Amino acid sequence: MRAPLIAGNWKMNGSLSLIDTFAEALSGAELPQAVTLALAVPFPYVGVARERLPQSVRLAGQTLSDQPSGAFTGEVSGAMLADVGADMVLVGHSERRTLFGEDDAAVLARVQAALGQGLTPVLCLGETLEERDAERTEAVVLGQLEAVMEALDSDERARLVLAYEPVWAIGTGRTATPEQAQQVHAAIRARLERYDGALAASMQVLYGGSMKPDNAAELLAQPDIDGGLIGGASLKVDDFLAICQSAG
Ligand SMILES: O=C(CO)COP(=O)(O)O
Repeated sequence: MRAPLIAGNWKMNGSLSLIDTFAEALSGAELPQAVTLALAVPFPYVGVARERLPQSVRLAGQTLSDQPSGAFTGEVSGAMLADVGADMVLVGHSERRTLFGEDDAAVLARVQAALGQGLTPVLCLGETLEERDAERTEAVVLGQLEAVMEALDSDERARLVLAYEPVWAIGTGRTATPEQAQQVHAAIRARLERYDGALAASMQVLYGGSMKPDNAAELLAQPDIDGGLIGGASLKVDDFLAICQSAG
């Protein structure tokens, strides 16, 4: 059985004071036992979030360098993230792919860098509106998936978490319907079957894209949706906690 994972992605938002707001709310919150919470906060806040948030909350970077160290001004390595208390990292978020030019090869290199440091990569997949309208959703999403999976061995594959985030639903207020999301999640799981049935059965596949308290329960009730990757609503602690509640 796959346990639900609710991960917030603060993107380039937040502050020390927001970390404190979350620390206070999360330490007193009664959340469903089965649900794991994670927060992907901006780099400067990872260490302090680790000190202030309950240990049960997993911390994630939002990206990482594909290099271990060296003269790469502005970059942050997987080892550094692990050093300050992250155990996960988002890889291939659509904003990284479109705004920062990360192609499938760059995404794969980052997944490998994360695995090399013992971090759990959350591999993000998703199609643009144009691609959906051209009925290329599954081809695009499964192509992004295979570009990584093909290069990994079975132990490495088993360490990934996937996130399906249709680009047209990110920050737009336009959510995929539960049926639309489920269809893609089922296609992802079917493709994982080709590698190995146990992998397909155990891999967590999150949905992301305008997930909010009022649509989370319906999305999370879908058989192949194992959690959420939440942007805007993860900046409001009450909304984030409400989504966590509906995952239980
Ligand atoms: O990109 C996302 C999470 O990684 C989704 O963002 P929104 O929830 O703001 O649409």
